[in-house]
Amino acid sequence: MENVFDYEDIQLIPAKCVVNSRSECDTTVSLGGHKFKLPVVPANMQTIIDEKIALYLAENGYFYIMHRFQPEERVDFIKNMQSKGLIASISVGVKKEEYDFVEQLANEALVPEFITIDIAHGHSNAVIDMIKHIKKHIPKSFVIAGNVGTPEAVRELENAGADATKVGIGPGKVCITKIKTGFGTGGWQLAALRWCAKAASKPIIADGGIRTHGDIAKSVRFGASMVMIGSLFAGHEESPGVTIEKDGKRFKEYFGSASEFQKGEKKNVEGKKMFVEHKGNLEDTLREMEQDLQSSISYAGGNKLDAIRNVDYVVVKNSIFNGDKVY
Ligand SMILES: NC(=O)C1=CN([C@@H]2O[C@H](COP(=O)(O)OP(=O)(O)OC[C@H]3O[C@@H](n4cnc5c(N)ncnc54)[C@H](OP(=O)(O)O)[C@@H]3O)[C@@H](O)[C@H]2O)C=CC1
Ligand SMILES: Nc1nc2c(ncn2[C@@H]2O[C@H](COP(=O)(O)O)[C@@H](O)[C@H]2O)c(=O)[nH]1
Repeated sequence: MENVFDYEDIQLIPAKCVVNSRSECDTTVSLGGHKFKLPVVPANMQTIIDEKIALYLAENGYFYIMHRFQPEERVDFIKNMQSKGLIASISVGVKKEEYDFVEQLANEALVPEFITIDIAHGHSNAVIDMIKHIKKHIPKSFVIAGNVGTPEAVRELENAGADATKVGIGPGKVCITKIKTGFGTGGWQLAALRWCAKAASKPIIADGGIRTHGDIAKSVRFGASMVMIGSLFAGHEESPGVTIEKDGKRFKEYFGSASEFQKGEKKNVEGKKMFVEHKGNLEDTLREMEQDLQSSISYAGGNKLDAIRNVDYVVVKNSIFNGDKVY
């Protein structure tokens, strides 16, 4: 694999501005026949999203994916969201009981608009079989399958029936897969995204490694239809999880879905826990993300998100921050 790079190695090159105000720039995106305010989705992790946040996001026009770590609550969750006229977007795993769950949904005529298969190593028969199972029993649900890190995997999951694939193995902030296994897209996630996007015939969701709002624009440039983000959404007032105070500052926990804290046991641990500084309200972060992305679109010389997809770029190899810390 040549020309490997990551988010901090790239700068997008500005094109002539065609708007008089950044507020004219439209950040909306379509996925699965639905339109969303931003090409951004908070990670389907237990310290990032809960029912309350899912409701807030859906009511306000943002895409969301509910996590799968309270499996017994999913049926009520779907019913509750759909009774309010909102989309139901859930996650599933690949174990035997998840096959039964999909059949239960079909038997009760419950059709979540989005189902995400949330597995560490998505290029597997386990995921291919689950895609086929969902498509057999609930063909109208839009299936997002992952996670993967190669074009071969994207093609295989698409061929199995996935409507979108999620790219990113190991670039996450609380991920230790790269350290514990030696594998993944950590350190070259953006190049992996480009590699996968070139092979894709359906939408790609970039997952993990986003550290600044500019990384969202870079993901779009390199082929993402949607960007999944954990750490930037962790630590909000609304975020699930424990809050602690240290030296007069408030911090909130953010832990990996494959961490000991999530699993309740020390087996196949590939995630860790950290505390992130309290960030205030989610609404403010979402607004800032939208404004920053509007600015990105203006620098791309357009007034719609697609303008970013064609801009030129340079590889600057780790130099864009000049030692500065952005967040
Ligand atoms: N995006 C990323 O880089 C990563 C994300 N995660 C997140 O952690 C959570 C747990 O993931 P996961 O462990 O897959 O889910 P599960 O614990 O639900 O495991 C799913 C099934 O896949 C098997 N499995 C897991 N990893 C592998 C592997 N490398 N090779 C073969 N079989 C495997 C498991 O068996 P067994 O446990 O017996 O092997 C189990 O039967 C998910 O939310 C996932 O998104 C985890 C790691 C990396
Ligand atoms: N290797 C692991 N990856 C994990 C784990 N839990 C979640 N994740 C992935 O990270 C992203 C979020 O990344 P961020 O850089 O935005 O914080 C998330 O969507 C998952 O794909 C884990 O325990 N191990």
